Amino acid sequence: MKLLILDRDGVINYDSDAYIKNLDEWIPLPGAIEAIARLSQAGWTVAVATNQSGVARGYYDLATLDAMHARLRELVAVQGGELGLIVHCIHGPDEGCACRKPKPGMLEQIAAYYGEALKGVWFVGDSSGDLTAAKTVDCQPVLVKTGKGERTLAKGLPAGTLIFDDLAAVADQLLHL
Ligand SMILES: O=P(O)(O)OC[C@@H](O)[C@H]1O[C@@H](OP(=O)(O)O)[C@@H](O)[C@@H](O)[C@@H]1O
Ligand SMILES: [Mg+2]
Ligand SMILES: [Zn+2]
Repeated sequence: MKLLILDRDGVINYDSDAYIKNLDEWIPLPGAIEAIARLSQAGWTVAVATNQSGVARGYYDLATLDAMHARLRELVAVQGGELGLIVHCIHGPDEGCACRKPKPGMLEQIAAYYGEALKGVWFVGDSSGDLTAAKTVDCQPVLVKTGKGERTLAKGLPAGTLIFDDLAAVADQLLHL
């Protein structure tokens, strides 16, 4: 299976240090929806692993989060693609859950869902926690410079991290364009 796993905020949609708190604030990054559609049309399964501590913090509820993900799916479908499994961690940083990145729990959930091994699977993120989660389970860490990516780059990256300008460039690489 051609499996690709994406972080959400800062990779698929604009991120904000004030969190993405409602549907109006959830705005796709240029080329991101089309990138997912292009990949899925080429036989890739595109899944999402996203930290959403804003739920635990009381900034938005699960229904709002689900509405954002319904919108994401709808936009990809309009472009002729299909988005795969979306896994979220709605816990706060102090709850000690197994799913919050940099822990790899969400990546392992996705792998189990599809019955796939994680070794070498590209995990595309904008934050150091994304890259750490990837390394922990032998995924290929991939940084995009959108969202917090430039800040993450400035802090230094795990060995072997691939770097792209944005998700569209990741798709071009995987589609050998
Ligand atoms: O990039 P993904 O994982 O899709 O989602 C990140 C968001 O959940 C939020 O994660 C927060 O980190 P804390 O959860 O407060 O440490 C902050 O970085 C926010 O700016 C950001 O919007
Ligand atoms: Mg992110
Ligand atoms: Zn969690």
